[in-house]
Amino acid sequence: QKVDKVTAQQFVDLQQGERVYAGFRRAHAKGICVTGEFVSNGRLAAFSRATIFKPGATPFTGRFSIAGNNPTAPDLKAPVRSLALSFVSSASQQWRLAMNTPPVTAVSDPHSFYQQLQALKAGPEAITAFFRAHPESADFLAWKARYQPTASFATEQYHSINAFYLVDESGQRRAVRWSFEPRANKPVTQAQHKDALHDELQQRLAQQTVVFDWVFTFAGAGDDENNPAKQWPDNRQRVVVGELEISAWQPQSSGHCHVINFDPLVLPDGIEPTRDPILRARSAAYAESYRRRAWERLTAGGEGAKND
Ligand code: HEM
Repeated sequence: QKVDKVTAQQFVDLQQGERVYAGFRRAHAKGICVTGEFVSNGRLAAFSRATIFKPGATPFTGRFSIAGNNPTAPDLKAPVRSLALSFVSSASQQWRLAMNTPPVTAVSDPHSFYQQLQALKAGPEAITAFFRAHPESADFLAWKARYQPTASFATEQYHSINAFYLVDESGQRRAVRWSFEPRANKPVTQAQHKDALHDELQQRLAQQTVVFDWVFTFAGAGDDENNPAKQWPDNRQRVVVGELEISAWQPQSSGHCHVINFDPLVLPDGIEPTRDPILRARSAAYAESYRRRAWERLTAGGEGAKND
């Protein structure tokens, strides 16, 4: 199927599939709410005027999740794990971030991303043919070949994938990507069951906080900030900007994260979006998914279907 300009509705129709789980996200449906604070060390304040990067702590609501449309899927079968965060520094300064375990996407435009999702649904032969036809997937495939999924949300790395601009006090912009790098290096359980990652996190948080370093990587000359499929070289400048400390969890059905749309274009002063077309497509699709699930929750699944 050739789709020249994929709409948010088409994306969400494809992602939700035949079976609609009313009231849940159409992608990354299974997750768990977390809360805690980010403690900034002040090292990014010279590059971004965002309040959150001044020295000190900012609380957040977040969500760990696994990719897919099914809110009861087996944790360890999902190819991608995710971390989303929402910071509210003041009434006018909010930041929503949604990160995944791969450092890059397989493709750099929404149309190809849509075709990749179609190929994934069609099966192994279709996806092999898709990657053969898309040489730009090389960096993603190299990551996939070396990636070893762990038995814990707390021991994974989560990446912005898309680049953004930091804007300093004088208005100067610098392109960056970021990642959250785990301090923990081994799971507290080795469970294999359906909710293994969720249970491991709950057991871990009963004993200790879960800590990640927040690391920014600056684009170098020749790095295209509008192409999320291309890995930047390892020697780029990196700045560790502070610690993300997760201290508590809540079930997603009753926790605050369930009603948040982690739209990656909700940005505070001091952070700006690049022209990466995947970023725009994400924002539109998240809004459409949010529109559907919010309506279904309001109408308890009944009338909700009529709103699709
Ligand atoms: C065109 C490409 C993409 C599309 C169409 C898409 C679509 C979606 C949709 C519809 C949702 C559910 C939103 C909601 O109801 O709140 C979602 C969730 C999510 N997406 Fe994407 N996505 C794309 C690319 C990406 C990329 C590149 C990343 C990682 C950087 C990512 C990370 C996430 C995460 C972490 C969530 C879950 C957020 C949460 O916990 O609520 N997505 N995506």
